[in-house]
Amino acid sequence: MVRVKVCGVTTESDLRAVDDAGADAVGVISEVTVDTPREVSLSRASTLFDAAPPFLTTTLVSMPSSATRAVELAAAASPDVLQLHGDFEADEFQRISAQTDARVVAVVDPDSSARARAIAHVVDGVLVDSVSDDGAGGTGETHDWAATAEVVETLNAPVTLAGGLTPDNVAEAVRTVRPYAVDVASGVEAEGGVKAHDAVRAFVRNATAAGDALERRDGRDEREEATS
Ligand SMILES: O=C(O)c1ccccc1N[C@@H]1O[C@H](COP(=O)(O)O)[C@@H](O)[C@H]1O
Repeated sequence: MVRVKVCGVTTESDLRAVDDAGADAVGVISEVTVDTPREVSLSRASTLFDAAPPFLTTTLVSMPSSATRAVELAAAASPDVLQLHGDFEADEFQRISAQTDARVVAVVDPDSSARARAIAHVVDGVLVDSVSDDGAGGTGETHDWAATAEVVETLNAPVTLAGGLTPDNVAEAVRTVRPYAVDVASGVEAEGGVKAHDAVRAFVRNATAAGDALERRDGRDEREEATS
């Protein structure tokens, strides 16, 4: 099974479309250091989270300037999950986790498996994204999925794959990386900050079908091994 997060939602109607499509999580972007059409104010993020139905996991995606600010953001918007881009150290993640009710997901660069290993034990999950030089996501670019597959295999933490995913490439990404979850922002947009609802549905459908097919194949392999 693979979970699906759709990120960069800015309106209630897009949030409903994400939920209707069967996604597991929705991401709202606030307080980032890059210019992106997907950013909303913190109070708007909070309003969108209030509009989310009970079983859709809400995620605040941010690039706070400090651990203290990260805690303030979580307190202000009350997301289920806080996705943090930036160079926080393990002790800072520990402090953030201790001071917020939100689960904390750390974003790591695909080239930094050492960082992923250094922080995995103090966060609730790791998200590997094709980040820009300043650590921001939303690049629309894929990265070396084989390297991320190795992170998934060796890290004792849920690993989410992000970066340049689309309805067309997500099945291949799931088969190659076998992540805990996939995450998409620009790949399901009609225009900057506006989701294309048919693309959101296709993304969720294709990711889920690929995850389910892998599970069936694993089950078959296990049965064959047991009877051989
Ligand atoms: O989407 C953005 O503009 C963004 C800006 C700053 C930090 C994170 C951002 N988005 C995150 O990046 C992933 C991947 O984006 P994409 O699918 O490659 O466009 C996205 O899901 C967000 O988690």
